[in-house]
Amino acid sequence: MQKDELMTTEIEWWDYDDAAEMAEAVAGDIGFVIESAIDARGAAVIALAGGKTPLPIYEHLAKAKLDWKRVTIVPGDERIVPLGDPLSNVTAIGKAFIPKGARVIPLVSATAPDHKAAGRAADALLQDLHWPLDLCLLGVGGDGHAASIFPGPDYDEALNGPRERRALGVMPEPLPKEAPVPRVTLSKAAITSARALMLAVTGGAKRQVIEDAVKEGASSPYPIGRILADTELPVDIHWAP
Ligand SMILES: O=C(O)[C@H](O)[C@@H](O)[C@H](O)[C@H](O)COP(=O)(O)O
Repeated sequence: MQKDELMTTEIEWWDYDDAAEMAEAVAGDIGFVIESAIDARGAAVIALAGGKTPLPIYEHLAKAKLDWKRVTIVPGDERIVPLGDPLSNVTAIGKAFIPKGARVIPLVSATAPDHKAAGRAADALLQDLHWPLDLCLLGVGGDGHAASIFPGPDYDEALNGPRERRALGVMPEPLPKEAPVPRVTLSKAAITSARALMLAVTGGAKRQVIEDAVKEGASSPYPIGRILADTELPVDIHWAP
């Protein structure tokens, strides 16, 4: 593992030889954040990324000896699909952490009539948690999206909505190939308010997108650029080929 030159003072890249090495290191970092929050406050509330890249991280993290019943986990975003669906982020996260005793909260319930209503319901549910989040782990798509903040009709609301709006429904345009469904996502404000923000990504193409996004800053066409431009705390970007 090698720590790169800072691109800005706020962003640190952590490079690993492979995804397995990254998974172990990121799981260690998340475990440390959880422990510190439990020490400080008796509980931890974290948002974990959907998608496939972080699954090996979750496998490692679930083996950590933590006081799991004090840990609340929400997905940073959710595809609007039934629980148990292969696209369901909370289903994958729940498989790893429910057996440990963590509280894993679905963002989407079966009853929401449309993505806007689903977003409002998720936002109401999140009001009951302790804020800000102790940690938000993000993945990044090859198109530069993070959580489910995508270009489309809901883009401005996701980026620039009222600070107290923590989640909203989105209809990406175009719908992403790997999961072509409407979503519920944490807002940029909810993500950037987290006490710790980490990205975990693999592959040269995503690295290039993130490097471009960081250079472009607040005028970036990439959602991840808009998010990173708005964080006040240092961000760790974990990367493996
Ligand atoms: O639910 C989602 O779609 C995500 O949370 C999303 O932001 C994800 O992190 C990226 O799409 C990368 O996904 P992969 O890790 O599968 O490439």
